[in-house]
Amino acid sequence: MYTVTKRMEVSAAHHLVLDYESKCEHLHGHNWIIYVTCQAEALDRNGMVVDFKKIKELVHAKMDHQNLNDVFDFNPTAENIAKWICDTVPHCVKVTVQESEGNVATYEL
Ligand SMILES: Nc1nc2c(c(=O)[nH]1)N=C([C@H](O)[C@H](O)COP(=O)(O)OP(=O)(O)OP(=O)(O)O)CN2
Repeated sequence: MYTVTKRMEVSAAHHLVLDYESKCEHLHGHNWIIYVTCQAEALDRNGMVVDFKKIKELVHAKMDHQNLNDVFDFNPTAENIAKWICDTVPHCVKVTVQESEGNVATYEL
């Protein structure tokens, strides 16, 4: 089994829709640090699981310098973002989304 992991940073704004009072209901921004892990039993004809560049492009095209509430049809929590990335990137098996030093969410198959 081959495994690759791409680390990238995404700058974006969001607010959360919650059923309790929270400062996160107000528009704010993060420099998310995101790790995307992909696996394959066999490499493609270029000798890759997935091109690191393609992984970043897929995530950045949707999220970077965006208001995530405008581009997603779900509440943009770190958990939901991690799931969306895993569903979007080919061969993805695990995504870790770090909002800040102490706040990290992981989705994996
Ligand atoms: N499970 C989740 N909890 C929270 C999420 C999330 O995506 N998943 N997101 C937020 C907000 O985006 C908010 O920006 C973070 O709030 P908070 O935890 O208060 O973050 P701080 O960096 O201020 O944390 P401190 O430890 O208080 O410094 C909230 N929760």
